Amino acid sequence: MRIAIVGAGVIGTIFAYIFGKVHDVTLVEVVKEKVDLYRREGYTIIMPDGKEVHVDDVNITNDPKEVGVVDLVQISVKGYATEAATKGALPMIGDETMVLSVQNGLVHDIIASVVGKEKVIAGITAHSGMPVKPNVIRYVGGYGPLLIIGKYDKKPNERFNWIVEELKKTGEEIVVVDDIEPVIWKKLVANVACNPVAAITGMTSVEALACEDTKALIKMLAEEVVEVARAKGIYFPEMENIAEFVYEAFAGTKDNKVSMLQDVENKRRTEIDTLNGAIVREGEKLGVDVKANKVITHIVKSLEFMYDKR
Ligand SMILES: NC(=O)C1=CN([C@@H]2O[C@H](COP(=O)(O)OP(=O)(O)OC[C@H]3O[C@@H](n4cnc5c(N)ncnc54)[C@H](OP(=O)(O)O)[C@@H]3O)[C@@H](O)[C@H]2O)C=CC1
Ligand SMILES: CC(C)(CO)C(=O)C(=O)O
Repeated sequence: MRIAIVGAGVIGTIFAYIFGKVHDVTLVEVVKEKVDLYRREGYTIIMPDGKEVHVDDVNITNDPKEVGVVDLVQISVKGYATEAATKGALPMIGDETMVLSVQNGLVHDIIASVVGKEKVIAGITAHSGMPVKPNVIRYVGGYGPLLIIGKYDKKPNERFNWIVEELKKTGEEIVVVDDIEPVIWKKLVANVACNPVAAITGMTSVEALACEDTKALIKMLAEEVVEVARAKGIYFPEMENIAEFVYEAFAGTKDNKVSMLQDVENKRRTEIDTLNGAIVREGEKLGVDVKANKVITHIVKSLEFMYDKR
């Protein structure tokens, strides 16, 4: 199967390595220096057991037209770049192409608005990693399947089934569900409740969960997500005791820094718009009180505003 992965970042590179064992994979990256670096030196993945795998001879380009139409495009950029990345990918998307995303946050409607809902394979990954150097990535590993996915329009067809079978040839655990929304929202609630709290306090989960005030803030954010989910008709059992669920999810990150804290510390734009910002937009549309998420969105955006001013 021919696959193009847009965004040669942490997840894009890890997935290129995994899919590339079986399939013909091309990375598409906007940053020209990164394309040159990957072409010149390849990339290294530090595997969960500490072994280093080096990949030379990387298929990577900044020109999607060079790639042509593929079977599967994976959008693997930060939430705020989703629309630009999907529009940029259009030369690789033909009648039969499907578009996969395991990005965090509410991004699948953005992708669907560009390519059509019937082409979108939405989902999450339980795998993660972090950058070490521009072409060295630490693959933290998986706390569950590589992919939990579903056809976003809930209408699986032969093409979708074929792509799933091809992906399974990697030997990775790939779970297919009929309705992907609850899966996305279950991960979303953890990211929305924990990431900005870590980002503004500088706390790891160990520190945050030792503080009753921080836990109260996490709970408020999570409860608003649940109200929005209910208003949208989305249900997953953990909604019944959401605070306990998000505390446990956060505890799972141990003393690692969540991505939004890493972003703020490195003065990088955060994913606040497709996480808490998206909850605010959805909540306001549906008449749900989302004040806590609105306040924390303003705080994180204020931090971003100050990046180049100090
Ligand atoms: N890292 C992780 O462990 C996990 C991440 N995720 C999610 O996956 C998504 C990607 O995260 P991650 O891999 O960490 O992010 P990274 O920032 O490491 O990678 C994104 C890459 O895409 C590039 N990019 C930006 N815009 C475009 C574009 N239009 N076309 C091509 N490339 C582009 C970026 O360049 P530049 O840096 O110049 O912007 C960067 O190299 C996020 O939604 C994240 O929340 C989900 C699970 C785990
Ligand atoms: C699951 C978790 C917390 C992993 O670090 C994450 O998604 C993030 O950091 O944004």
